[in-house]
Amino acid sequence: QTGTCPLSTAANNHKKDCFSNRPASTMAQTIKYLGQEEAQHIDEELFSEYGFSVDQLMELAGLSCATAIARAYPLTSLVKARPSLLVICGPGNNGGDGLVCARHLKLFGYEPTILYPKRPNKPLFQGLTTQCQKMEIPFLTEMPEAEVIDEAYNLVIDAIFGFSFKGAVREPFGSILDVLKKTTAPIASIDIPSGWDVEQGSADGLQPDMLISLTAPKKSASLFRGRYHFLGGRFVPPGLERKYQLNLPQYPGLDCVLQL
Ligand SMILES: NC(=O)C1=CN([C@@H]2O[C@H](COP(=O)(O)OP(=O)(O)OC[C@H]3O[C@@H](n4cnc5c(N)ncnc54)[C@H](O)[C@@H]3O)[C@@H](O)[C@H]2O)[C@@H](O)CC1
Ligand SMILES: [K+]
Repeated sequence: QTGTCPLSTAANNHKKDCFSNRPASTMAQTIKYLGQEEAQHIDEELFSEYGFSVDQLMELAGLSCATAIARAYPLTSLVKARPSLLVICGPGNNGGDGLVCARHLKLFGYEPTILYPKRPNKPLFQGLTTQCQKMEIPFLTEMPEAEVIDEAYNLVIDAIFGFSFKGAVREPFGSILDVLKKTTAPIASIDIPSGWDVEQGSADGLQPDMLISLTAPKKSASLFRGRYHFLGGRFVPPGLERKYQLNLPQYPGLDCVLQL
């Protein structure tokens, strides 16, 4: 054993646990990393068996993302004169999380700008878009060049694809990801670094500085090499956690996020 941590022979991320008041039995468990199908099953069950609605969980997921981002990149730490952020939203629920996250970040004092090139024709996404517009968040009509992003934004929030991404990236998102690979501005990815295979990752893909895993990390998160890995989505009922043996760590106090 090393240091003062009685559990340091277990996974090294348990070191932090030694400073919490959790019972040793829960500290020894390792959080589960989900496969793609498993993540989709959990998602479906939350709606069918557990009675949640999509907009409910999306609000909690997006709020978790905004909270984690504000923890990792506090307003006082930003390098640009303005607290500018670029939020890129994809065509599914990961994009919806991005819209919610942008709205909360605006309320937290940041200045988000949104790129939302493929908008589903559904009331949920139309509502989220209207809410952002009414929050006076600007929308871009096209993806800026990499140099422009580096000049203008402190951080890029990647809400393009989540756990339903499959196959080769289709346009316009292929070109958008190519630009993101050239940027030096840090990237915070929601749930999965976009373009990564949900289980296998991507050797030549995005290398985000931050990953916010929602509900539980997906298998590819074990390949994440950035500085900040947070867990968000503090809404999992105990029966669902038991069924899938998620072994979720205990969120500290009243927080909706946890740094892994
Ligand atoms: N179960 C959960 O814990 C929750 C999940 N949420 C979010 O929902 C996400 C999953 O959402 P969805 O199932 O809608 O899926 P995604 O948002 O992962 O992506 C689906 C969309 O991407 C498109 N797409 C897939 N592969 C593509 C490719 N190769 N090229 C171009 N387009 C492609 C699909 O046509 C579809 O429009 C999660 O990752 C998470 O961010 C949250 O909103 C709520 C809670
Ligand atoms: K993403």
